[in-house]
Amino acid sequence: EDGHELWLRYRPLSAAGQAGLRAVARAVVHGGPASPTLRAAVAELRRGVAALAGREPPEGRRLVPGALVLATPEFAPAGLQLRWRDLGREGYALRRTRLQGREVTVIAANTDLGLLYGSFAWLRAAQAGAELRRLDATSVPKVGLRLLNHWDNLDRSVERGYAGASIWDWWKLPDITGPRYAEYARANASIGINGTVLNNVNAKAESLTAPFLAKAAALADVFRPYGLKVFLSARFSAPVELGGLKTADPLDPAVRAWWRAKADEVYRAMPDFGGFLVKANSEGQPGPQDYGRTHADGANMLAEALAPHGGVVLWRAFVYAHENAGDRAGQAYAEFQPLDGRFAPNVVVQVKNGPIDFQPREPFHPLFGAMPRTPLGLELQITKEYLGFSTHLAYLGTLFEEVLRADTGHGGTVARVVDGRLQGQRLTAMAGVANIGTDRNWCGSQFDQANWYAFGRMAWDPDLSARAVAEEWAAQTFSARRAARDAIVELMMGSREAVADTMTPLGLHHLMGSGHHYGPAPWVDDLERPDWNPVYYHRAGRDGIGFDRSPTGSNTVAQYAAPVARLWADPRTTPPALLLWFHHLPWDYRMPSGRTLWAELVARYDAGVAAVDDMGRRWAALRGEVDGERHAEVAAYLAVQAKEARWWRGACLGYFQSASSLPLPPGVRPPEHDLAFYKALRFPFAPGRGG
Ligand SMILES: CO[C@H]1[C@H](O)[C@@H](O)[C@H](O)O[C@@H]1C(=O)O
Repeated sequence: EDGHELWLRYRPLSAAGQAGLRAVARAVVHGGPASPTLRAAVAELRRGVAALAGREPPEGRRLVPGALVLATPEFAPAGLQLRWRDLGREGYALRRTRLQGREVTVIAANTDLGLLYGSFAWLRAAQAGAELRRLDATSVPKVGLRLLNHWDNLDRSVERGYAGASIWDWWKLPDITGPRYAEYARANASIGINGTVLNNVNAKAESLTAPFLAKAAALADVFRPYGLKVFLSARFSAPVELGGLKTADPLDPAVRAWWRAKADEVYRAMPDFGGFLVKANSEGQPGPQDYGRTHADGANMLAEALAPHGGVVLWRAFVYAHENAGDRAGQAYAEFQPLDGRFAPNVVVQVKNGPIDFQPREPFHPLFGAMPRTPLGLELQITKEYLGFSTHLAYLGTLFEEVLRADTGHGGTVARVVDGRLQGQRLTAMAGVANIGTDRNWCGSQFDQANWYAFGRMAWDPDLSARAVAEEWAAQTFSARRAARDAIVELMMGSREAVADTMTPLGLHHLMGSGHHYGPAPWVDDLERPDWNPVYYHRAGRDGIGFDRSPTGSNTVAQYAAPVARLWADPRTTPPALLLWFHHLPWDYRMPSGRTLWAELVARYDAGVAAVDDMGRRWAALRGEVDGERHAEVAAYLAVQAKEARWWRGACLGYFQSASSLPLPPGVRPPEHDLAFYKALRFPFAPGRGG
């Protein structure tokens, strides 16, 4: 099979499945003349049915029995009863019904984009083995802006990218666009992603110059039929770097005028441009605080420039600075929460998942629920910077589900804050840092495709379960056979926990080597910034281990709503999975399991190794169910993961033993090597941050 097909493989169904599908897809009927978006929907249905059922349905205008009918209010076959208003701008209805005496399937939407989304949904249902003769479903996205964030540099390196070079071939753009961009847009449309930020948040001003805007516009032209809008990361100091101004002070009239003119220029190139994403006053990026102004001052200036064109500002809340030596985890809340209500209406504050930084496990961010008068977007990381890059298998659907379902204590879950329902926000956003590159398999490994997929599906509907999404993906990507699909899903469902246990169990975080963020380095204590050192985070010593964020420590726990803060302030009521994120505890602390903390920590590292070994065995058993090429590729990665899980265990147990001076609990297998071995490990395949 071709590695380019992602989950859109449309492998032939069983004979019975084919017969069933043919009967409900005898023709694709629409109103025409077709827009490019409607053309894409029709083409997708015909291509999908042709591949799945072995016969391509003709396209037509007549309502034949067994037709698939693409209906909009302008082309609604007589007799069709629908509450169009419920479908909004992007939603769709799939309905099997009798129209003019004929049994047909209606895919209905208010817009052609809704029809495209509905067509993909119908094809998904066909592959999931749904009862296509009894379809009656409506789906409307719960989140408005469903965005990929590419951390792609203009030299085609990708910050934290593990799938080859950037797919944006800036050199050849705008003249050469090639088929890959359309494939990319099609894949995004298939899971409901409707916007993409092309360039790294560590932005170069150059990306806003006329030549680059022309290149971005060429991509926007390719993406447009698929409903995918282009956004750009903007460098805050661009007025100085590009405009020759003395300052980028957001309250300076000349600076404001520069941004207004720049926005006008961007919209001349791309009339449907989405807006700017901004990383400001974070990790050395310029921002309004350089001029004594606030994040709101900075965001509102850009918002004012974009507003006449309908654009939005996505202003990131991922901020930390070394002056804040106390507790990095608390800085975003401290800077942003007091600004609630001060942002312009077309600003979304984009909050990273995890108060620290995309760790294998963190509590949800305390800003969710705490800024009721500000649209808060959720930023997830699809690329696995801290979860083993593309070499380790970790399905992130379960991580996404965990954060979305977390109860903020402000009257609803993170999902209800993000979809705007809890606090009545109309501007809503979810962003995923992309894991896409030039690798033949797009994402660096087969299973990393599932994380792109899961992000899109869960941004459309944050209430989808990780399991349901894994089932869809596995059926489309690997096998429709029930037993094989279930085995793959089981493997996926446990995989993120396995990685958390392998690297940072019990709420430990940021034990990865600095720079690469891949292998273990709990011993590092000599980097220029305290909060780049793993020792800053684990604080292991003879007295115990963990970061005390309770009232006896940094008290960052107080940033959470009272019901949550109360629970997490006390180690007895803190879930074991978050224990050492909030508490510094003695090694002989008694865990709910009855073990001491030390014994529990050892047990978790053992569990991590065992789980990874188990994944390897389960995958081996699927030989024959999956094509040989992909089976071998995944097996090779799992072997690397098994080796590295042992490295993690050995490095962490060895180091924590030296810090605690404790012997290993009885019966525990000692690490394979002494600490010096692990300290000397290099990770040659681990790219750094890129330029
Ligand atoms: C884009 O920079 C990244 C940086 O590479 C990464 O290590 C950290 O996760 O977060 C930064 C951010 O999110 O801004």
